[in-house]
Amino acid sequence: MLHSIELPSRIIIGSNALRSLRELVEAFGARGAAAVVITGPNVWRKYGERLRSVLEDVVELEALEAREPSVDYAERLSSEAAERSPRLVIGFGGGKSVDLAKYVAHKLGVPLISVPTSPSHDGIASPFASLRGLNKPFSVRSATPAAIVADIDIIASAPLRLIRAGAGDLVAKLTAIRDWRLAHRLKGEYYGEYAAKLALLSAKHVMEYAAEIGRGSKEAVRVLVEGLVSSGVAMCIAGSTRPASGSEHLFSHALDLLAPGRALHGEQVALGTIMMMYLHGGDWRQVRKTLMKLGLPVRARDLGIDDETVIKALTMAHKLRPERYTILGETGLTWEAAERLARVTGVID
Ligand SMILES: NC(=O)C1=CN([C@@H]2O[C@H](COP(=O)(O)OP(=O)(O)OC[C@H]3O[C@@H](n4cnc5c(N)ncnc54)[C@H](OP(=O)(O)O)[C@@H]3O)[C@@H](O)[C@H]2O)C=CC1
Ligand SMILES: O=C(CO)COP(=O)(O)O
Ligand SMILES: [Zn+2]
Repeated sequence: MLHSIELPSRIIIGSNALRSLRELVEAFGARGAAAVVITGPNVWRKYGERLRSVLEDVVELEALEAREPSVDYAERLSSEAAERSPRLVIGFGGGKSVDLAKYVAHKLGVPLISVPTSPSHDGIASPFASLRGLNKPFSVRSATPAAIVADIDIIASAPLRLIRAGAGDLVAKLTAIRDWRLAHRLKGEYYGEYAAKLALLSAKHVMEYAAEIGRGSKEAVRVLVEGLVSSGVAMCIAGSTRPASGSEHLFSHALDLLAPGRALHGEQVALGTIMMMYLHGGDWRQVRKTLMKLGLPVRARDLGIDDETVIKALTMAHKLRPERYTILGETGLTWEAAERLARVTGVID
């Protein structure tokens, strides 16, 4: 069977990396053309002028507001963007802005440059977008970023909670790849060992620097961003989010349905990782300790999520993506088993 891989052609990470955008835009043949930047109001207020000055005299820049991460809104943005006939799309912001930009670039068939300003999850570097209104609580295939520009000065200025959440999304790879291997052995699902190892490496990389990342130092944020990018590359190589998303993500997606907006994606998957590692028979205590070092909550109530919601999410998680086999099996957990799991691991008390 043929396996085709599409990867970003340029990844620029470092202090003041934003200035490289000028040269990058020229390399994409966009000099003198129109470009659309999709960005949120806070980010644009804080860094819009800087972006404009970097691209001054290079492109005709039009900023469109990333208001909400929904398909309807992404469609609206696509129509607005199409009127400008842009040569490229720039996603400048957190996950919401980058996901909307992926959709718009995909729809218009133009290259996407991902310029993340927050390291809250690995979607900043993956070809998958998570948008409401698709009847799917998980991400779907969209544009692969043609390039990623990760300016560490900007990303390190994001709220600490977003930084810690990004590390949580990487720790989650510990159980995601266990689930993938299990599905391979039990169900004969395609398993890409290289992609799995790369995703695992991104988890181990941030775990080694857990305390520093938890404090949000610039050096540690760079480690985190490198991990997020390599997890994104692992998804590009696999051609799916399989190396990055297993039962711990299903738990988080269930929480999003039951208690939307309560906690961040990375915080939720981190809690899920403790519990799924227990089910896998791995060292869940070590996972818990690492999350504490990262400054991530290890109890649901610290995220404002009550016990019943946790148990319900655990019992419904297996139904959300039936084609993706995980440790939760085909029938999932009973209420009693779910309650026991959450109590034993200290997620509820
Ligand atoms: N594609 C994928 O694989 C995945 C996608 N997601 C999606 O990603 C989104 C969540 O991403 P997330 O980044 O957490 O949230 P947002 O993109 O909503 O960003 C959160 C907040 O942080 C602000 N912000 C971002 N960067 C900075 C900065 N440097 N300084 C100050 N403020 C900043 C944003 O401002 P502003 O208002 O200007 O944007 C926003 O108010 C959701 O839509 C979720 O569904 C989640 C998991 C995986
Ligand atoms: O969050 C992701 C990877 O970290 C994407 O996973 P999903 O495909 O489950 O949305
Ligand atoms: Zn994730």
